[in-house]
Amino acid sequence: MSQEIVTRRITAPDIRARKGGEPIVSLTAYHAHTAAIVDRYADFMLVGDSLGMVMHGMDSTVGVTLDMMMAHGRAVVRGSKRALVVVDMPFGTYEESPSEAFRNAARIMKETACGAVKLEGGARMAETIRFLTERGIPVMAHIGLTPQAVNTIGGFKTQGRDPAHWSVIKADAQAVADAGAFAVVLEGIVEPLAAEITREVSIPTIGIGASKECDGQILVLEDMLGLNPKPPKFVKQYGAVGAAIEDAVKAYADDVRTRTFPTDEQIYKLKK
Ligand SMILES: Nc1nc(=O)c2c([nH]1)NC[C@@H]1CN(c3ccc(C(=O)N[C@@H](CCC(=O)O)C(=O)O)cc3)CN21
Ligand SMILES: CC(C)C(=O)C(=O)O
Ligand SMILES: [Mg+2]
Repeated sequence: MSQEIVTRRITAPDIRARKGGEPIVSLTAYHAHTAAIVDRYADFMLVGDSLGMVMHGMDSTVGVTLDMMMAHGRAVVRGSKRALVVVDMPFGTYEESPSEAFRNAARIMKETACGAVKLEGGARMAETIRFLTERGIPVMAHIGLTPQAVNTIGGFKTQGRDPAHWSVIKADAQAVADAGAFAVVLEGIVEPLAAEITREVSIPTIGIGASKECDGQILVLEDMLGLNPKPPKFVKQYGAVGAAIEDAVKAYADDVRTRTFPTDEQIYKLKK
């Protein structure tokens, strides 16, 4: 009898069950080959709408479309087998009504085969989070610095620097947890606030620029790899991939110009 090792995908309930346990590891992934690497180490991968800025050169995430998210979502699902894949709902596809949010989230799930969606907003999105989760769509919430609101906030600004604003952000965290979100991203908030929220809510908090007090961490892959020439302050550099690409491209250009590439090893020969 042959023994087959079945690797089952990590699910949204698996992530939820990690509250208060071993830290949850996550990174963004936007394409198949990088997803295959991240898949071996991360608990979940986010196909984030930051892909509009990272992959497509946009100034913000506001212009990202559902088709862009689904194209990259399919690539990441195809390139991975173990980690949960979460796809960001882009600006304008979920805010108007719970039913419109459901229609677009269902399209994302059906057309990418991802395991969950993420949307930005706290108390104001609670009704929508409940509507989706009650109908079979796991939702990750995202509060604090919500980049899709860049035009009303007036920039990518750290939240909760003034403790007078903490109660609103705490209420957002409580509201998304009560509504059924399986986890919540805390972005760009001060450490003591992240610590209090993590202590108070029943679901895992995933921090980005929100200190080590969270139940897990996420970073944009290209930022931590050293591909982004101007990364936010909360990014730690784990690689120098930008410099590695530059060295390789320069060496190739030199080889072509000096006719050093291709050599006999890289060419096709006539049949004998
Ligand atoms: N490549 C990339 N990485 C990200 O983390 C990311 C994106 N893109 N796009 C969507 C949002 C936007 N994000 C950002 C972008 C810039 C700052 C930033 O420059 N922050 C200032 C702090 C501002 C303050 O102190 O209030 C910094 O100096 O880090 C923060 C978050 C996070 N997300
Ligand atoms: C920064 C993470 C949390 C995100 O939402 C994104 O990459 O779009
Ligand atoms: Mg996002």
